[in-house]
Amino acid sequence: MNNRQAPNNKIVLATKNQGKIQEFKTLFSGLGIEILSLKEFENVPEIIEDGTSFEENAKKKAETICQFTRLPTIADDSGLVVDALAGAPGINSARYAGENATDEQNNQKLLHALAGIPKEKRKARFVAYLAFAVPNKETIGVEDIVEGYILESPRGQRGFGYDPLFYLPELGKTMAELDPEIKNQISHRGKAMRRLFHLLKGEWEQ
Ligand SMILES: O=c1nc[nH]c2c1ncn2[C@H]1C[C@H](O)[C@@H](COP(=O)(O)OP(=O)(O)OP(=O)(O)O)O1
Ligand SMILES: [Mg+2]
Repeated sequence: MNNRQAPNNKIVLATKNQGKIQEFKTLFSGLGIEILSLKEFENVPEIIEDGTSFEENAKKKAETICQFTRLPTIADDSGLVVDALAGAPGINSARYAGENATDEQNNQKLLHALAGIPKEKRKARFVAYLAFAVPNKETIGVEDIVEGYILESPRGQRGFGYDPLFYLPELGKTMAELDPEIKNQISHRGKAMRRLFHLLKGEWEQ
């Protein structure tokens, strides 16, 4: 049996973010793999996201939780990169308005930071780095992005995080106005997960 095969078809998702958990459950549905999030474990070690890149933080999350659970573990480190803000909030997206900031507070801070900046200069991208850690193996990772613009006020009720401010010109909608399946088709996270499936497919089929 290959080391990266999922024992008992369980994979741990190293996050407590309910929005991410929901999206990953949809991405894995029908594959016969059970996704366990950190909500299903007790005494989970605290992970300080002190890396200097999405990759470093994702690998730290995946490896810490893999050591703790001894199960194959996926971690997602993601965020919003805004050109007019020199790449901010970037890897600090979750903590943009403070350590325990709500999505609402982060969105407000983003709107203030971009006040007065015209539409064509509000270009941004979501980035997701997914790290996959297995006991005694080198961690692998993939990254993907989706490009859009930051609106001047929120639109839509779905999704999470910065979704209500993130406008997709091709669709004429914000991320928060998309059906969850459509978001997974076009999102940074959905695209990165399909890359990871592709990478692992060969190994799981051996
Ligand atoms: O599809 C998305 N739609 C909207 N916003 C998003 C998305 N993807 C990431 N984001 C934002 C939310 C959060 O402000 C930050 C992720 O921060 P990040 O540290 O990776 O996640 P987190 O702290 O919420 O959960 P955890 O670290 O336990 O996985 O980027
Ligand atoms: Mg985080």
